[in-house]
Amino acid sequence: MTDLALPSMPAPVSGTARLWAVVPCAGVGARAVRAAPGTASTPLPKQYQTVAGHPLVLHTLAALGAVTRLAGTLVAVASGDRFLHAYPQVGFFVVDCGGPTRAETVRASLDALVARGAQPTDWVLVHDAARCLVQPEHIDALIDACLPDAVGGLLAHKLADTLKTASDGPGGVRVLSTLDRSDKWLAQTPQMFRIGPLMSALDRIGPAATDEASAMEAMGLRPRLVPASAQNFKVTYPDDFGLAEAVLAQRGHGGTLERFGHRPPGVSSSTS
Ligand SMILES: Nc1ccn([C@@H]2O[C@H](COP(=O)(O)OP(=O)(O)OP(=O)(O)O)[C@@H](O)[C@H]2O)c(=O)n1
Ligand SMILES: C[C@](O)(CO)[C@H](O)COP(=O)(O)O
Repeated sequence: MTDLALPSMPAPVSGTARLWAVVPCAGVGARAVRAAPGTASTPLPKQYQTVAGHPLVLHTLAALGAVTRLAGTLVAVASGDRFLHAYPQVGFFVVDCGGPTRAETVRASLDALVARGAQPTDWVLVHDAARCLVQPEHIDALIDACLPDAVGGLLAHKLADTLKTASDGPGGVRVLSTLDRSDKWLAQTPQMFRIGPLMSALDRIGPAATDEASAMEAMGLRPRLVPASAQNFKVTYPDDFGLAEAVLAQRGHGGTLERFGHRPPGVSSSTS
């Protein structure tokens, strides 16, 4: 396991829980590939594809970097992945502790944080590398809501569409039923919990858990939902890159990323 740009970890203020971010960045992005039938392409994982002139994950890290209450951000990449080593000057550290599933990547990241001085009573905000449109003000809202909370919580978006169950058969995919959507939310990230309880919850639920909240729920706890925005979607399918690009363009994004020393091709260092 190698570290990149490991900063000196800030010492805890006596009696004060610190806040850390963990960014699972070890997926392959299989659903993001629009491969022609019969082709065997091995494209760059989605988190490293260029969106609005920069690798997607750098937009994610810029948003986290704007949250001043975070003591540090650990980016968990796959074994041998050196992509982020091209950005040694930035304010995060990279550990190649990626596992076969997202839950395993997150669990290993928590061990890596603790090995570097984080306390089980500290908070961790787990945020998908692939959610590059998260906004610092939503992360701050999550922190404000969770700090006084006994359990923790997550950003989420109330379902806007009518929700169907379906099954696939000889006549194609057909509706089985329409569900009551009044109590349905889409889970997003960051998801913020205390490190120690989250470790225990992930150990209990196992590697198939798709988010941290479900692990806490399996412990009988009820994480808090903090409303965010539909814009905080996870880049998952091929069309999502264009959507992300459009949102970033509308926000006039790019300037925040100048501090990573990274510019779109053809843009000189004197321009922003
Ligand atoms: N073994 C894994 C799988 C996923 N992730 C990360 O978890 C986040 C959310 O997962 P998802 O969108 O499902 O990413 P992928 O697993 O890469 O996508 P796919 O399922 O389409 O292959 C991503 O930032 C991804 O890099 C990870 O760190 N380790
Ligand atoms: C954590 C998550 O982004 C919340 O919506 C989601 O569960 C990740 O799921 P995936 O199956 O790894 O895409």
